Amino acid sequence: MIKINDLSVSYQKNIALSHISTTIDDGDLVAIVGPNGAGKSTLLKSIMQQMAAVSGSIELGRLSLKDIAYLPQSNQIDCKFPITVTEFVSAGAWQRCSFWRLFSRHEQHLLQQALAKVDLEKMAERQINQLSGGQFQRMLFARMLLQDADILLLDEPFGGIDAQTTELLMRVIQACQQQGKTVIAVIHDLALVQRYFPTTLLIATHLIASGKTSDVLTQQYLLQAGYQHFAHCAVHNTFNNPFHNPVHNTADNNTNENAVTSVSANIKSQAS
Ligand SMILES: Nc1ncnc2c1ncn2[C@@H]1O[C@H](COP(=O)(O)OP(=O)(O)OP(=O)(O)O)[C@@H](O)[C@H]1O
Repeated sequence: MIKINDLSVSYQKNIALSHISTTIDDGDLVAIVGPNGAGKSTLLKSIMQQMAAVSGSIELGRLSLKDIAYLPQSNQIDCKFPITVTEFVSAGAWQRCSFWRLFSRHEQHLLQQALAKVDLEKMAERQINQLSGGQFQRMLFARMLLQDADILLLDEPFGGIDAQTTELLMRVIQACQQQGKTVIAVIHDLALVQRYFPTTLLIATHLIASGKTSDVLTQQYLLQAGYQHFAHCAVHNTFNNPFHNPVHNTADNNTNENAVTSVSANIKSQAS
């Protein structure tokens, strides 16, 4: 269990997180949601101990930092470094293998498995600066899979990638959760959140709501968070991709989808 106790974090005088308290259960699949500047990345960085708390604390229970795999936003990664996909992904095994030692046959096997899961086997020898955005993101996932950590922290893992790659990576995430890993992801696409994430943490510097996604993604909490972007999407019905569309999807009509659909309907009725 990850326990966040009254956490406040700031950049000099700029308060990024204020008095956040919540718990994340082992094996949960959690979306962190909030508008730009809400403190989502700061929260992940705080769990990674990359940011010092002004006050409060984060407890990892029986786990420690070495049990966490952190996937930062891809624009924060130097993709000009002259290495191949295989070399980049191999770094995921650093805790098990010495830097200078050759990979064991077992590690080679795990590496191939990780590449296969994200459909990158054919690109194994390509330089990383020759990858498209979606291929680069798949490579980051392969490295994370090889690390085999208990907790996965993903910062906007689907930023700028197409629906097909998003679907592939979402299945990878679900498989990780089924293996018992805890997955915490910053997600901007609320349709994706309500469809795939059972638990949501909604923040806007403060904690707005946390818990079951259908209880958190309500009109009241979203407006409280200042979620203008979501309101805009709902009013203009831009959730029109079949993969991302909760409103038009009748085949998979679960309670989470009903919650966002009703928010969408409420906002629409206010606008008309
Ligand atoms: N290095 C920094 N120095 C000063 N302020 C910062 C720094 N990084 C972030 N901030 C500020 O801290 C607040 C939280 O930033 P953070 O990146 O955590 O938000 P976010 O919710 O991840 O935003 P986004 O959705 O835009 O990625 C913002 O007001 C931001 O401007």
